Amino acid sequence: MTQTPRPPLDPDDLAALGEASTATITTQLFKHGLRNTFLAGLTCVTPDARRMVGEAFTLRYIPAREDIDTLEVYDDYDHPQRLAVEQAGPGQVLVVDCRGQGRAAAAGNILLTRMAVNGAAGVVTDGTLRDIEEISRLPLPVFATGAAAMTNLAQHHAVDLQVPIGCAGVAVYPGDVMVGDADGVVCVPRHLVPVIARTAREQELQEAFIVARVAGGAPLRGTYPPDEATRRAYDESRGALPATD
Ligand SMILES: O=C([O-])CC(=O)C(=O)O
Ligand SMILES: [Mg+2]
Repeated sequence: MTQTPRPPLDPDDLAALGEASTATITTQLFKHGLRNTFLAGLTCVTPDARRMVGEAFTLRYIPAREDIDTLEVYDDYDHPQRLAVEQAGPGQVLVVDCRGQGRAAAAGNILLTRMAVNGAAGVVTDGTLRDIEEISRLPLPVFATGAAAMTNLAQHHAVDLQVPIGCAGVAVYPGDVMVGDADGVVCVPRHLVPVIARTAREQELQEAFIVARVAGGAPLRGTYPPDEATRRAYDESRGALPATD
C-alpha cells in the first residue's frame, strides 16, 4: 500500500521520550486532551532488555478461518506476518493488533530473534507469544499479555502492514512513537512528539526534585503538587531557570 511521507523524528526528542517514564508521558498527553494512549494490560516479557522507544510499524490480524489459515500458508515467505518481521527495522517497534485475543500466539522466538538481529526497537502486542522462556532472554524489548503455545494461525490471519490499528484499545498509526517501561506501553501521536518530549523532560526533572524532598520527610501539602515556594526552590536548584509548562 502507498505510504504517506512522514516528517523525520528529531533524535533528541526520541532520546527525551526514551528517558521519560510512561507515567510521565501519559500525564503530558492528558494535558493535551488525550486520555486513551496507554496500552493497558501488557507487561514487559524481556525484563533485561533496554527501555523501548521507536516508531510504530503496524501489523493487523483478523480472526482466522479454518479453510484459509492452514499450516501450509507459512510456506510462503511473503506471508504478511513474515514480511512484517523482516521489514520492521532499526528504530521501529512492531505493533501487532490481535484484537485482544490471546488463545493463539502473535509470534514466537524464531521470529522475534530475527527482529532482534535486524535491530528492531521492540515488539508490542495485545495478544500472547509462544516460546516465552526463550523470548524472555532476548535483548529486545517485548510487551504482550502473556504466553500461549498455540501457533497464531489457529486464531489469527495476518492481513495488513502499516495501516492504522487498534492495540489494547488504543489507536496506533504507523509512525506514532511507542515508549515502553516497567509500567507498560504508551503511544505518542507523531505530531505531538516534539512538545511531549520537551514537557516530559521537564516533568521528570521536577518530579526528581519533588521525590527527593518527599524522601527527606517533606509532607505532600506544599510539595506535591508544588506550591509557589517549592516551585521557587526547584527553579533555584535548576540555576534559576523558570520551569516551562
Ligand atoms: O509458529 C509460530 O507462531 C512462530 C514460532 O513458533 C517462532 O517464531 O518460533
Ligand atoms: Mg517457535
